[in-house]
Amino acid sequence: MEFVDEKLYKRIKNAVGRAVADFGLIEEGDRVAVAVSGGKDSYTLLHILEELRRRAPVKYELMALTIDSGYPGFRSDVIAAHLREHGFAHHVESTTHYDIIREKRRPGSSYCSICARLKRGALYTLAQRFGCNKLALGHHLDDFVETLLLNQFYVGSLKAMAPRMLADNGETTVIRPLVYVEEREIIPFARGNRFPVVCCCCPVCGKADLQRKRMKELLKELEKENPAVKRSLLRALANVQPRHLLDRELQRTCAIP
Ligand SMILES: Nc1ncnc2c1ncn2[C@@H]1O[C@H](COP(=O)(O)OP(=O)(O)OP(=O)(O)O)[C@@H](O)[C@H]1O
Repeated sequence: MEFVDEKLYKRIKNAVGRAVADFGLIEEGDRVAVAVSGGKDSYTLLHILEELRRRAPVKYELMALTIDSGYPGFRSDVIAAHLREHGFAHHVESTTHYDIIREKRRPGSSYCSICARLKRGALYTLAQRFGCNKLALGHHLDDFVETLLLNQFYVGSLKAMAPRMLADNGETTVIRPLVYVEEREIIPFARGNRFPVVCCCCPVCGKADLQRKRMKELLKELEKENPAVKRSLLRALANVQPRHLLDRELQRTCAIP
């Protein structure tokens, strides 16, 4: 595909290529399922992985998977038409997640976390069904650092997200190739290339998780003084100093005297 803004395209492609190399995200013979929600991030991920695939010395296959959670108005047909136009293999799985959430959700529990858990389970099952050993998700750099802050501020845990991780099913490796790409690069890329973004149509769509919103605001504020603040947080995740932490298990495993 021809992308508008060649410079931006190359920057994103190079960042994805670097992540693939740094974490060994894609290997010879992989069948990679790309989870495409119809949002800007996963469209970007799929298109960039396809461009890399065409140029890569290693051979791998791609297919796109979409979960229709059953929210009225979700336009999986728009996603399917775009992917068909660009020649991607694609499967849409219709589920009854909306009904399950309405029945099972306890008052006060987070809508998004139940929905995400159900979707993730369905994606693992589908990846296996289609013979895909990898599942690529569209989380980007901002997601990593916001999650890092959220876990520190509200959970009391020093963790972000894994760029590569074996799923609970023991079969599927989850990969996040957009780890080095900032959301502010994805927004103009998706817009400029007219990716047909569709809303998930869930009852809380757009009313993003308030705590995550707070983290976004905090980072924006900090960026006024230090524009590289998010990059610095990401670097911190790759530069852990166990001696200067309080985790006793970690001290034992690192044999710190
Ligand atoms: N309905 C879905 N079908 C397939 N994959 C999904 C679906 N919803 C989410 N995903 C996958 O999980 C990732 C993270 O989901 P999240 O809901 O946080 O979306 P997001 O950050 O808004 O990204 P996007 O712009 O791709 O929707 C998505 O980028 C996508 O890879």
